[in-house]
Amino acid sequence: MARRIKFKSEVGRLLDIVIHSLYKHRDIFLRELISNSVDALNKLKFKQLQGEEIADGELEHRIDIKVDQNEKTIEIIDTGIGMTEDEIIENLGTIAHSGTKKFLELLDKKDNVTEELIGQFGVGFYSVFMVAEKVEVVSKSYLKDAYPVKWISEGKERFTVDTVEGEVKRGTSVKIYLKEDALEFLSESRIEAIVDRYSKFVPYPIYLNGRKLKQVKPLWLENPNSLKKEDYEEFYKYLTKSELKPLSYLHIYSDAPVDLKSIIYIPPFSLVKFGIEDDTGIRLYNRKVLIDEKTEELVPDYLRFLKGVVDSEDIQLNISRETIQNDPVVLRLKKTITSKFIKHLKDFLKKDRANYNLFFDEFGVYLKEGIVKDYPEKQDLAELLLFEYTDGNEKITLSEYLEKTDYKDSIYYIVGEDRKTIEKSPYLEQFYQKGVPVLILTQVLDETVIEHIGKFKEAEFKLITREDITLEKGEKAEKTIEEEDKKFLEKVKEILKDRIFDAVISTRLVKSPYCLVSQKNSPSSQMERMMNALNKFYVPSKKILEFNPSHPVYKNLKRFILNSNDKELKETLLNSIVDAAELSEGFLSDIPSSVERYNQLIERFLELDKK
Ligand SMILES: Nc1ncnc2c1ncn2[C@@H]1O[C@H](COP(=O)(O)OP(=O)(O)OP(=O)(O)O)[C@@H](O)[C@H]1O
Repeated sequence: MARRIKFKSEVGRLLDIVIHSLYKHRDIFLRELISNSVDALNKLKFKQLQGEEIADGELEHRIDIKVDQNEKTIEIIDTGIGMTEDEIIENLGTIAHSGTKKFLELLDKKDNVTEELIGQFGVGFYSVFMVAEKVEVVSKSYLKDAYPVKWISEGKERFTVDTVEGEVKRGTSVKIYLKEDALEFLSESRIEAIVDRYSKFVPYPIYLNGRKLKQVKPLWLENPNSLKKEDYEEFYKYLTKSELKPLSYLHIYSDAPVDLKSIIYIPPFSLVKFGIEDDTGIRLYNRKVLIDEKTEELVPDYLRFLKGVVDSEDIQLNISRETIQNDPVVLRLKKTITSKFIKHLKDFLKKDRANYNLFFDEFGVYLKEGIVKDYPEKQDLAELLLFEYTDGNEKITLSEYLEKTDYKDSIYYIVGEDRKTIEKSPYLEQFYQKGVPVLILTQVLDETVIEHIGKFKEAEFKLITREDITLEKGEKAEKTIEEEDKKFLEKVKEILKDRIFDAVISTRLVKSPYCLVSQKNSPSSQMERMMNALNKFYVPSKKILEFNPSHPVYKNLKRFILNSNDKELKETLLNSIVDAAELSEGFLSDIPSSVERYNQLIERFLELDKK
């Protein structure tokens, strides 16, 4: 007896979107149906290899497309795993697929949603209603005692499920009664072109009205020397069901020490950035048998943005989610893939800098994560990082930095919120004067990354806002301090004891009269502010106030501090100096008090003028 069942409300919504032409290309419906057939055949093959009992075991694994001009129908038939009555109601009546749910969420967000991004999802089976007036699905499960079922829908509120009379073999057929405006799909050459475009890598034969269509061998099993860039790009589109091109790819083709045939792709952008989990990852095969659709264990966590296929005949077919993580073959594959991929990135960096820059902008943060999490290959990852620096607008690697400096044992860096403020800061004066480049870090994470790298090729990282950073060598690095200077510095320290840790004579300043520097080993001011924001009990360490002894302000200030009896003015003046030094770092710790001090100074100046 036929049953009429209502679609779940979310399906209703999806159908509405699909029917009102979500896609630019309506022909995508065929890709989606063939892809479902491939999934069904993959699942069946897997069950067979595991020795399960299968109905109609002798059937060839294949996909048939039948076009009927009189009926105005297209039928897609597979000999896959099939569906039972319960399964067909569940699978075609609700949105089980998490990717499709995410797709709906994405539509809710609206901003940033581009046609391309939508294309990344594929709304699966329901896309058939872009071209169908009515759809009839007949399916028979692989289970021995399953009976065939028929599902019919016109893409409206309800669908019908019924049993089928007569003999039906295992698998699924989807019959589409085309809409009047979609009759173009009755053309065989059109269908052939669509299969060629979207489905030529399908690992099962596809027949069109009984004629076998031309297909391509799984690309990863081909010798890389026989393949062109376009082949890899086509395969990427097939894998990701998108129209995008990868940023880069790597083909690994080796038999020993472990059998490994793999194509790994760097996608053009990160879906995660849009708050969406990516459904395509790395597929695991054993001699073309799909074992897992998205295997996270084949690359370290920080390379989770990669896509592609890995095929190895050393993998056990009965490997499960639980055992995969500690499987010795998987671990060996992971090690090989990781080291080959890192080598690939080094080549990518050397040979195609423009695209590498794009890669780094998009995925550099993942490499940094690998360093911060102390993966064994972190020194290799460090070689792949790009940094902004003072002498140019393009970003450079740490090796390139070392080539540009005469101080080979040090990699100088400065941390700040924006490049403009940093470039004008007093800490850089001596570096500009001596032509020594300094890395500019504008992301808080970068400072942590540097700490985790530790040393790079014998060079130490030096934060230039810390004390004792001088480019002077030998005698010049020694500060000659007269008795009078000592007295002045003592006085300054006494007056500012709540705000500074020490007051000293500087060897780093060229043009500026003074600056604040951090104590040895303490984090940058940016890092301290972040720590303070996260934990209000974190007390930032006090700074050291450095004076430039050859600046005219210094001599006059010294005279005034040592000789004047105006205690209040001395306090206001010195505190304002600290305020100004803070400002040149791009930050003021206590805005109301400093404004008050500036106003006091203005008042005093105007009084002087009156006299
Ligand atoms: N030819 C088929 N054979 C067996 N089961 C099928 C077939 N077509 C669809 N299904 C079942 O219906 C479900 C829903 O299909 P649908 O195409 O909407 O989503 P999906 O294939 O899971 O995801 P997507 O196509 O978005 O990757 C499938 O997961 C599958 O269980």
